[in-house]
Amino acid sequence: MITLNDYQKKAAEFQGKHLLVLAGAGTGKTKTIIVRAEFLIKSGVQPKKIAVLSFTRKSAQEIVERVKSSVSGPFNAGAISGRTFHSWCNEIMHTYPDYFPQSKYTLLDEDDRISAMGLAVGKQFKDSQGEKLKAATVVAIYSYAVNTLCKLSEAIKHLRYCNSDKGDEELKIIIENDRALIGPVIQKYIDYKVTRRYVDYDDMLNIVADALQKNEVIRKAVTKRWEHILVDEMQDTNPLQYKLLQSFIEHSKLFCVGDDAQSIYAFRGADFKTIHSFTANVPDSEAQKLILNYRSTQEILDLSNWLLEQSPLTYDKKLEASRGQGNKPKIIHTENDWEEANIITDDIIRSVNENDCSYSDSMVLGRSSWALSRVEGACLQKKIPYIKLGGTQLMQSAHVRDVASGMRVVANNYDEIAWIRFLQLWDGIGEVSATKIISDILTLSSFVEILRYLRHSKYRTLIHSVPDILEVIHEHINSPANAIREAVDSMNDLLSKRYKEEWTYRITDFEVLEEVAKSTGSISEFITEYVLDPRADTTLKIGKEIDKDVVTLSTIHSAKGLESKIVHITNVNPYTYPSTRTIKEGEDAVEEERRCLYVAMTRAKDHLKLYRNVRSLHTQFNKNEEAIHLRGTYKSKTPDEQEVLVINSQNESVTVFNKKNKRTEVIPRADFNQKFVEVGKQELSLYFLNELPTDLVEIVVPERENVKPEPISEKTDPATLPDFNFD
Ligand SMILES: Nc1ncnc2c1ncn2[C@@H]1O[C@H](COP(=O)(O)OP(=O)(O)OP(=O)(O)O)[C@@H](O)[C@H]1O
Repeated sequence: MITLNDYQKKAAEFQGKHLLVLAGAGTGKTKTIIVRAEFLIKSGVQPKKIAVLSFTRKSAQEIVERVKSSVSGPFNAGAISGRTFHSWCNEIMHTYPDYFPQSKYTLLDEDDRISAMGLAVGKQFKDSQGEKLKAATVVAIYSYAVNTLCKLSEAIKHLRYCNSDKGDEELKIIIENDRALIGPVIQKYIDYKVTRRYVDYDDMLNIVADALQKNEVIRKAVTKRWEHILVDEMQDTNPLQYKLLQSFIEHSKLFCVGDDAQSIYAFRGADFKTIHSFTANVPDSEAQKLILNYRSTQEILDLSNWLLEQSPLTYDKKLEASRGQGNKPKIIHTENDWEEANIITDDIIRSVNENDCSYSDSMVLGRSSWALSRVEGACLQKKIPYIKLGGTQLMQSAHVRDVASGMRVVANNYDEIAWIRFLQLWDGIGEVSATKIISDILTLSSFVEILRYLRHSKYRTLIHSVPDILEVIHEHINSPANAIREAVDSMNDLLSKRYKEEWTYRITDFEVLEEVAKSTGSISEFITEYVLDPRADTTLKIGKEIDKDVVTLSTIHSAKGLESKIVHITNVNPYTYPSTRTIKEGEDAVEEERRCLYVAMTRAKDHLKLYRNVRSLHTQFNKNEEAIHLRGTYKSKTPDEQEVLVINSQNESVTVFNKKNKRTEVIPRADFNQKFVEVGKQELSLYFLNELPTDLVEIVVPERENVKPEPISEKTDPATLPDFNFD
C-alpha cells in the first residue's frame, strides 16, 4: 500500500477549480491522478462525471482499472471513463448525434487518408519550384495546420522550409506560391470527404472542438456531462486538444499532470510550452510541483539530471531519489548491432538464471522499431519470451484490413475505399471492374438493393460469395466480435489462398481483434475506434500477455509511462542521439531527441545500460574514448564558402554533410585538405554523451575473443538511410 507524500496528497485532494501538476519523471504523477479519481469518487462525485484522458488507450485504461480496483464498498467506480482525446471526441459525437451528424460518417485511417488525398493531388502534382509533391506530404501539411491551428502558409513553412537558406523575401514568395497550389488540392480533399461521408483522424477532434467553442447550446449540453477532467501527459497536448479542453474550463474542473522534459511529440504538433502558460491562460488555476522520484536510484537520476542540464532550455528539474543510492549506469561498448543484441539477451538470461529476476524485469528500448530488430532476432533465437511495443501494428496488417473492409461496407454502404479493397479480394475483379461496380453501387439507395444488385452481377465470384458474406456480417451489426468471427469463417478459403502458409499464424490475430471488439456496441463504433487509435493493437497484445512473464521490447515513444527494473537502451551512438536527420532539422528537433533519451533513461528502476557502437560509421575506427566525437565544421576555400560538417574521417577519405545542399558526400582526403579549412568545433557537443563526466557512469568494454567484427555495412547505419528531400 503506497502512502502519498504531502505534495502528492495536497494535489490529489485539491479543492480549487483547476490544477496543473508539473513534475519530473517517476515522481508519481500517474499515481496522483489515480488517487485524485479515487478521492473524487469517495467525496461523492459520480464516476460517470469523471473523464480520464491520456495519450494512449492503454495508459488511460490502466489508470481507470486501477481506480476501479481500489474503490470498493458503496462506491461503484464502474462508470468512470478512460479515453484518448480522439476516442473521447468519438464518444461525444456518438452520444450527441443530433449535434454531430458526422458521427454517422466513416473514419479514414492513415492509408485511406493518403489514398483519398492522392485522388485530389493527381499523379503529377508539383510545387511552385517544380518539385513533385506526394499525397502524404500534403496530408502532413494539412494535418499539421489542423492540429496546431496555424495557417496553411505557416504549416508549409514549418514542414518544408524550416531549414531553408533562402532570404526572407524570397522564401515568402515561394511559400505563397506553394500555398496557392496546395490550398485548392486540400479543398478538393475536404469536398471529397463531405460528399462521400468520410471524416479523418483529425476531423474528430476538430469537429468537436469547433462546435463546443462556437455553439453555446452544444457546449452546455456536452460539458455539463463531465464535472472533472483528468489529463495525463499534458505536455503532449497540441493546440487543437488544448482548444477542446478550453471549452470545459467554465463548467468542469481540469486536473492536468505533465512533465515538460518528457515532451516527445512535437512532430505531431504537441507544444509543451502550453503547460508553462497554464496558470496565465486558465482562470482560477494553480500549479504545483513534485520533486521526489520513487522509481529510480540516485545514480540513474544523476545521469538523467546531467543530460537535461546540458540542454540550452531550462527545465528547472533536479530529481531526487526517495530510494537512495544504487548502481552506476553502464555504457557498454559494442562492435556491431548483433554483438549488442547478444550482450543484451545474454544479460537477460543471466538475470533470470542467476539473479532471481523474471523476464518482465527487463525492458529493451530503441529509438525506432528498426533499432530493436536484432534484439528481437536474438530473443527468437534464444527462446526469450517478449512482447514488442511500437512495431508493426496488427490493425495495419493486410489480413486484418481485408476483413475490416467487409465490415466497413456494411457499416457505411457508400464507403468507396473499403469497397475497392473488398471487391478486389475476389478472383477476376481488378481495379477497373471494382470501380465500375462501385459507381453502380453508389446509385443504389439501400443495403438490400446493393445485395440484390450483387446477386445479379455478371461476376460469378460476386454472385456466390460476396452478398452472403455481407449479409452474415450485417446480421451482427450490433455485435462486432461475432461479426468478425463470422466474417473470418466465411472468408477463410479466400484468405488462406491469399496468404498461403502465413495464414495459420495470421488467423490468430483475429482472436485478439474479437477481444477488443467486445468493448464496442456496433460495427460502426468498432471501426471508428480501432482505426482511431492505431496503437490499439499493441495494447491488445499486452492485454493478452500481461500476466505472462515476458521481456518488453519497445520504441521509446511506446515506453512512456512504463518502468522496469533493468533497462537496456540500444544504439546510443553519435549520429543516433541526435540523429543526422534531427541535426538537419535544427535545435528544437535536437532538444526533442534529448528528451527522448531522457524518457528512456528514466524508465529504469535499478539498472540502466546504454549500448554504444564504437565502430559506428560516424566514429573513428580505433576504440579509444576520445574518438567518439563528431569532427567540427569546415568551410570551402572557394568563393561560395560552402559549409560542411565532417561526420567521419578516415585516412583516404572524409565523409561530410553539406549544409547547403543538405547531402552527405564522401570526399577523397587529398581533395578535402586542399579545398576546406576548419572553422569551428561547435558541433562537438551534438552527441549527447560527449563531455559526459566519467564518474557518472561505468564504461564497459566486453572481452571479445570469439566475436568476429562485422564489416561496416552502409545498410545497417541509420545515417545511411536515403536522404530526406529538403529541397
Ligand atoms: N508516494 C509514493 N510512495 C511510494 N512509491 C510511489 C509513490 N508515488 C509513486 N510511487 C511509485 O513510483 C513509481 C512512479 O510513479 P508514476 O508512474 O506515477 O510516476 P510518473 O510521474 O507518472 O512517471 P513518468 O512521468 O516518468 O512516467 C511507480 O512505481 C509508483 O508506484
